[in-house]
This record gives sequence, C-alpha cells and structure tokens, in this order.
Amino acid sequence: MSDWGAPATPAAEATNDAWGSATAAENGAEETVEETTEETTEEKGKTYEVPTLNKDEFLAKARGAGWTETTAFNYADFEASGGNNGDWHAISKVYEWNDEYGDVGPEVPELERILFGGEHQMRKGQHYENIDIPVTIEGPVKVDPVRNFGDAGLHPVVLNNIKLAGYTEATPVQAYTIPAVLQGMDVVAIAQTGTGKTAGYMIPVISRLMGKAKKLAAPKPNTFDPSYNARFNKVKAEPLVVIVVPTRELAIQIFDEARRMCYRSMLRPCVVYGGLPMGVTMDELGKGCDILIATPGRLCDLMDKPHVLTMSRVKYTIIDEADEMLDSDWEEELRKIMAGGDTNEDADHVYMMFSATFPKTAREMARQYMASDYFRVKVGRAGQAHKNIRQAVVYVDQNQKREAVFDLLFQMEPGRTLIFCNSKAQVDLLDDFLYNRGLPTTSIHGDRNQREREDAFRAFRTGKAPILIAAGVAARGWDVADVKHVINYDLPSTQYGGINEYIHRIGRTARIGHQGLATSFYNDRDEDIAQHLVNVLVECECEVPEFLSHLKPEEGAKIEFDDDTDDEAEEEAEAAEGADAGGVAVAGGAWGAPAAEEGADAGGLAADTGFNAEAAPAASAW
Ligand SMILES: Nc1ncnc2c1ncn2[C@@H]1O[C@H](COP(=O)(O)OP(=O)(O)OP(=O)(O)O)[C@@H](O)[C@H]1O
Repeated sequence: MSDWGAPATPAAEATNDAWGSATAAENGAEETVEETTEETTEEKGKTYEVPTLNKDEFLAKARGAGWTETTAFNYADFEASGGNNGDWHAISKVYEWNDEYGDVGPEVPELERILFGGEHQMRKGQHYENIDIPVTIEGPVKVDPVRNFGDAGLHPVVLNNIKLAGYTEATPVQAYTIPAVLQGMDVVAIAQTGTGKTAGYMIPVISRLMGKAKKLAAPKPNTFDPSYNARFNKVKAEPLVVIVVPTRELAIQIFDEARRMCYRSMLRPCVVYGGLPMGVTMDELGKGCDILIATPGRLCDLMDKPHVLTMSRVKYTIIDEADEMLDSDWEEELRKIMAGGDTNEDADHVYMMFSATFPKTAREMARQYMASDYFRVKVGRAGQAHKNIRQAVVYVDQNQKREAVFDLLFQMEPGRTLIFCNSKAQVDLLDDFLYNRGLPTTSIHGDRNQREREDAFRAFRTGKAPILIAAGVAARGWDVADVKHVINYDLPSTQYGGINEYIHRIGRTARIGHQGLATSFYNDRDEDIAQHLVNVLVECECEVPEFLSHLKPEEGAKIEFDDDTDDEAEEEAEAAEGADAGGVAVAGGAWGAPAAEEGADAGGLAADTGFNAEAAPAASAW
C-alpha cells in the first residue's frame, strides 16, 4: 500500500492525480485523470480564482477540509516571561550518572518513556526497500558490512538503546559506518536524506567510549549528592566527542539522538547553539559534558573561554551536513574547530564527515582535514533523491503563487506540510496570508529569536501547527515524523543553493522508508535549475511536466549530472591523467587517498562484495 497521502475530496483526487501518476492508478480514478491532466499538467500559468470569503468563512472552509484550529503565538505570555520562558530544549532531561552505579546505570522508566516512547519518534516505513540501494566503497580500506546490530560487537547498553529506539536492522550507510568507526577509522559517508546517518556515527562512537568512559572522561559532579549545588559545583566541559552542525534545530535533534544512545551510560550529552542564553549554556556545560553537539559560531565562542570548555580530551570530531559546513561561509570556524584551540591532536583522534550531498568544492576541502586512509562510503549517487519521494513540478506564475499554494493545501488530505520560500520576508508574508485564511501555520527563519524558533519548531513537530513555512537553508537535516508534503513555493535557484538545496528540502518528507510528496512551483525565473531538476525527476522515475519535457534526456541515454555533485567523469579523467604521468594518481578518487603504489592499477579501491555493495570503478571519485 502506498502512503503518499490520499486526496481529501473527489476534486482533490483529480488534481492530485495530475501531479504524479501513482495515485491515479492506485485509486483507479481514470475518468477524473483524463479530465484534469490537460487542465493542470499541460497548462502554463493558470490563473487562480480569488475566493471571496470573510474570515469566518475561511476558518469554516479550513475546518471543513480537516485542518486543525489555528493557534496564535502567545506574545503576551512570551513578553511576560521576558522573552524567555525557560523552556529551552537544551535543558531537556538526560541520564544523570550517580557515582554509586557500577559500569552500567539502572533503568529510569520515566526517562525511558520520554526518550523512546514519544509518539513523534519515527518508525521505519513500509517502503524501506527503496532506500536499500547500492553502496560504493572507495579508498584503500575495506570493512565487512554489518546488517544486524547484534553482530556488530556493540556494547550491550547501546544495543539495548537501539532496541528501545525501534531500530531493527542497520540501514545501508550504518552497515558500513558502524564497523568502520568501531575499527577507529576516519570516515566520510554520503547517503540519501532520511537514511539514518546520525545513528550511523552516534551508535559506534558511544559504543566505543562506553567501556572506557571512566578512564577517558573528565570528572563530573555527582548531581545525586545532597550537597551538590549547581552554581558552586560547576566543572569545565571536557568533551570526548564534538559534533558540529550548521543549524540550531539540527543541533537539538542530534542532541535527542545522543540522549537516547547515552541512556544508562556514564556519558553525558550537551547541546550549545547560538541564541541560547549564555547562562543556560554555562549551567549545562558546568554539569559536565562528554558528547557536545554544537553550531559552529557558539562552539568557537566557547573555545575562547578555556575555563568553560576545553577540547583537549576530544577523541571524535564529527561534521554533519559536511558540505554545508565546508562552504566558505564557515571556513574560518571550521578551521578553528578542526585544528585550532587546544584540540587533542593524538594520532587516535578520529574525524568524520556526513552528508546527503557533497559537491566537488566540498570534497576538495574535506581532503585537507582527513587522514590519508580514511574510509569512504557512498550510498547511491551523491546528491541523489530516492524513489519514496514523489516529486511534482507545477507551472505557477509569480503573482499566482499565493492562491496556488492555498488551493494546493485543500487538494491534499491535511497533514504535516513544509513550505519553503527563498526569502525571510516571503516567509512572513505567506504565513500571514495563510493564517488569515484560517490555516494552522507557523513559520521559522533566521531573523526570529531563538525562543520563537523553538516554539515554532515544537508546534510543527507536535502537530499543533501542521503547516510550517521556512526559509530554505534552515531545514537541512530536520527529521520530523510524518511530513506528508514539501512545497517549494520558491525553487532554490543557484543563488539559494540550487539542486543540492532542492534535494535537502524535499528530503524532509519520505524518511526511513515512508513515502511523501514534494510539489515545486516553477516559472520562467527558475530556468537555471530546470535541467538539474529534470535530471533528478528522470532518475527518480517521476513525471516530467510538459513545459520541461524538451530537457528530458533521450530515451535510454545516460543522465549527465553536470551539477558538480558527483563529478565523477572529470575527476576520473584527472586521476587517469595522473596515473599516465607516472602513477601519481590519487587512489580511490579525489579524496586524498594515498597515491601511486595503491593507486592506478589497483585503483586503491576496496571493492566491497558485502550486501548491495558495488566495486567502485578504478580511480573513480565521488
Ligand atoms: N536502523 C534504523 N531503523 C529504523 N529507523 C532508523 C534507523 N536509523 C535511523 N532511524 C530513524 O530514521 C530517521 C532519519 O534518520 P536521520 O535523521 O539520521 O537521517 P539522515 O540520513 O541524517 O537524513 P538527512 O540527510 O536529512 O539529515 C530518524 O527518525 C531515525 O530515528
């Protein structure tokens, strides 16, 4: 059965069918499809009727269609609390260690319910086979993939936490990263959105540290001691693991995964991000911190306060959404984090990078930081979407977008919907527009203060405001259960991140084996992304609309992904050239793997024959 999200009404069914094709067939709505296909798919620049309803009628229309009540942001409460109601996610409960425990702490049922019992925690969907796609291993090192967590040699507490989280088998990326990290390798991993990359590093890192926490970790105050005083018993944070992510919401989300995997362990996770009051940050770090999740700006600030944070014990540095982090905007911070301060430079310091996209510029930067023999795993093509997302592209003139999105929201069964705009001003305008028409919206962008951001995100997550309007870049990595529909109100043109941004945006739906719909409004302003978009549609077997059909590759022809995401051809040629010129080719591609001797002939590539693994072509790159 498909969970694309059934249309609410017969009219909706008609338009819905016209976007893709799957629903039409599934619902057997042949007649309606014929009628509407011409009207909507082929039509360019449809003019939408402006409904002449008053506020109450709009509200009634929204309720009638099944959308929930609108909830206004309570500015009175917000201001009464001084713009800080103290409800920061960063102070969410973590497992607190008592010095009297042995190697493993006892169960705390109440905390267990909070960490693992949440109705909003995602469970694997029914279309998991679509993300179980070929894996390429590059580089001189090889690992045997581990599909069953039980076979991976993980610490029993971590194994139990995996079970509590409802993870029954490792995803393809996890199957490789878990053994690689357990063997102490530097790792670069690229896999589609929503395929479990976070657990791909969290599980093995925590498992590895579990038995050694007593030896490696800095002393922490015993918060169970009756004489403990949070103000006077502060310690310096000396993390063993630092995870750096580009956005605050993502930091919070990864903190939650760390809270789950650290349950019943001595390891204490903390999260720090811009916008969080410094007092809260200091208090949390002051209780001790073994796993630190941070946004780069706040981390760099704290690195300048050696009485608060020292990096001297760090054993693992992990860069999530690595290509975004390697973007030049973050270069200075990243350099400081990777090499600066008092970072532990031991030979056993492990570096890791994870993302769904990895353009060439990012690959070049990454090479500067990683050990020469790092493990490289790629699931599918870097920058590839997956087939659980049904992508539709609709032609909408700029001045028709507001009515078009309103119309669209009534064509689907109400469900969590994420709408992306390219500018903060547009986010605000659209939020007001839809809210005034009775729809339960909220919005988020970089100019909002942290309190508003956390409230908006929470309202979306819990379903209180199921329509979230966001400025694009904010949404990388977000993992919200049951997002049925992503709408690109504005497509991300090159200036806004282009096709890579598109892949990340649509990846907010159809996660971990679920299905979802992504609708994009296209018009003449979007021509710069058109070819990339068509390539992605064709690759994922989604319908290419009539107005873009001239860009479709010839039947059976290889799709040319000249978007720099996976520039294999060029780098392959470079590597081959190097080989001809005396074996100075970079073995295993452009990732800075060892040259010459492992290179050229052997390709330096560990051709993995494990499940679904494909031998990478000699000297190929990502
Ligand atoms: N082995 C597993 N089995 C079932 N669910 C899993 C497994 N591993 C992770 N998940 C769940 O899958 C969801 C997606 O994981 P995650 O957010 O790590 O994806 P991601 O690959 O980092 O995506 P993105 O590229 O968008 O950041 C999460 O809700 C997570 O709890």
